[in-house]
Amino acid sequence: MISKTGNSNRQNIKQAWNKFVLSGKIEEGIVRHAIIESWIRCHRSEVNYLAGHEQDLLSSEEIQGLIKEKKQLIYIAKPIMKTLFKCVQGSSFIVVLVNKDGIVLESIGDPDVLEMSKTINFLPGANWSEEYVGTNAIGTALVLNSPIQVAGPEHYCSKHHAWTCSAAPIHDAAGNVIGCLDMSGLIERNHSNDLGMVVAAVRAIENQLHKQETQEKLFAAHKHLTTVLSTISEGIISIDKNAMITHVNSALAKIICMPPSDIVGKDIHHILGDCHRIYKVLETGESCLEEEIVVNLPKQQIHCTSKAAPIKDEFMQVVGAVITLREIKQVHQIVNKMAATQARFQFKDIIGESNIIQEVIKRAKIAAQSLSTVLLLGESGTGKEVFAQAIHNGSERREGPFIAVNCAAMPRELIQSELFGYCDGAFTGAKRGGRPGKFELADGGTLLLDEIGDMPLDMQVNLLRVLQEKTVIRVGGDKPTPVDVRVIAATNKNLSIEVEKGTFRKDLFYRLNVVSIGIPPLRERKGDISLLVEYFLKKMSLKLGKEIPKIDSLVTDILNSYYWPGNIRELENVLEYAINMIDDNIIKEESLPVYLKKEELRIESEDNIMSLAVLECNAIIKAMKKYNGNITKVAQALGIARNTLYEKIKKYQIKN
Ligand SMILES: Nc1ncnc2c1ncn2[C@@H]1O[C@H](COP(=O)(O)OP(=O)(O)OP(=O)(O)O)[C@@H](O)[C@H]1O
Repeated sequence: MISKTGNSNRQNIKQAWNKFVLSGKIEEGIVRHAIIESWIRCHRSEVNYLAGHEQDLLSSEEIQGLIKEKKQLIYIAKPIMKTLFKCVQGSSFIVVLVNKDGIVLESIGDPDVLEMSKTINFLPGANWSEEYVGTNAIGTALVLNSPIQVAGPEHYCSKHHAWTCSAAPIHDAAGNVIGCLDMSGLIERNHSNDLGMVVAAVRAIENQLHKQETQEKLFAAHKHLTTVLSTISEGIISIDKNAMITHVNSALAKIICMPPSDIVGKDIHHILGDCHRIYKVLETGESCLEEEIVVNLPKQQIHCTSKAAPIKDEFMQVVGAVITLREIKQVHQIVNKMAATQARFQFKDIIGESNIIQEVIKRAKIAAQSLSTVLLLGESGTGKEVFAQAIHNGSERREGPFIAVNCAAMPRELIQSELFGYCDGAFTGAKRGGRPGKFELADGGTLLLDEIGDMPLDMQVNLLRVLQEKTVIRVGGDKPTPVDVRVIAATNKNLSIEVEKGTFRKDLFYRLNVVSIGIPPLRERKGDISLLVEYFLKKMSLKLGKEIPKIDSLVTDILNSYYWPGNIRELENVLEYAINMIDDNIIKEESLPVYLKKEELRIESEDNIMSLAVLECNAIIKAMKKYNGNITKVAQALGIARNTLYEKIKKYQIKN
């Protein structure tokens, strides 16, 4: 800070000023260094020492423009200027706020001084920079970026010699000069406290400004955070160290069907019930792992996964926690995507123009609209799963999960837990926290129970219970969880016969057989073979990056006359085999698997009397398909020894 000028040497300073403005010479040791330097700058800038630059005031529009620009500064500075002025009121003072260029924005003063200030253009819109009006507290403080008092003849312009001014620059939080505050009065008054008062006022203005900037930054950060939180599909709850809810995102409000205003301010246990895990997070400062919980709300129960992480301050003290909740339905959609069981097929993807398949599609479309259980009947490879997917996608549940379970492929001892899930500690090796079963995973969507005819008898009763009660009880648990699942069952067995044999429960059969749809075997819709061939060849060529191959007419005949025990899946396999065999992009007879080349093996129809060899070969092929090439099972089914079966497979060149 530059020191104040005493009154005693004012005469000497006046003389020094005279000498400087007339001759440019400096009287050593009389005038403060900062003032001399300012005079030199003014001299170089050719400031008129008698009058200062003749200055035009800015127009009122221009002033309004500047005021608008510095709205925030003025808003904060004005009350402080008033307080400052009150301290000197009645002593002929004026308090002035200027922008960083020295242009007066606001002034408050005693009426007599305000009147006098007009004579020196000390008014809003006037430029009080050094280069305009010479050395003065405002202009010089702005050049020096430091508070300064300029008294009487220290002013470069003689017109200002009757005044003493004290000014200090105002900075923003980054340290940039954004303006200057000045207090001026006639020289004969006591000015010993002026500069200190101005500096204090400027500090107050700066503090307010910084506080406001911090508040704005905090507000922007808060806005940013709440916007981010609102886009997250997981429910998020933040709590303070006393477990009081301080914030929830919109997803949370949606999950628990309550407006945020009903949640914020409550203790977390009002929402989540048993919260010992969360209290532990607050106590220990350690996150807890994801766990399944049931949130009991007044009108419903919500099944969620939840985890919690502590919030710590800069001293690593726990000040709260963030809890995330995800509805199991949502988790299932993710699991579902990961498990790639998403239903891909729609009715429009089902290839086939024959009347018979079109009739089936029509029935399936009607079934899709209903809520009933659907039973799909058809030989292996006819497209039962394709139809199940199309029904799901054609129903109102299309946004929900589609889960397919092959009842024949599941180990007997796992069926129960796979379908209904299990609780924590249900059996040795059970996953911590338990695991939902396929029914829970399919909640809100469709569950395909494929090969239902192979479900063990003792399991069938449990399935019936779930279908009737629409709740599942996990293995090791006793609490029923409601599930909203549309079941589609599929089988290649004749369930009526299985019921008669006593291997399938009658009551379950009736429960499943509400809407049954028979999918015809390929040999009953041979008209669709060419369409299917075209579709598969195109699909495979695209996948292999090859040209779509042409088909020899003999091959077309063979494909059209074959019995197709493995249906569409077999046709698909045959074409894949062929496409890999060709080298000139034409599928010829030799590109087909050996068993198809045998003319006599292909023909089996009502009108044809077939040789026993043909019947035998077809029976073996069928059995091989059915039992996935399991020689023991095929031999058993055909009632022949395994060795005999091997011989016949060799004889007819049947591929597995
Ligand atoms: N109409 C169709 N259009 C296109 N591809 C089909 C069609 N029907 C079936 N497919 C294809 O045929 C194959 C067998 O279909 P899918 O698995 O649905 O038969 P499935 O009757 O469920 O067989 P399984 O009883 O052995 O489980 C699949 O690769 C499927 O993509």
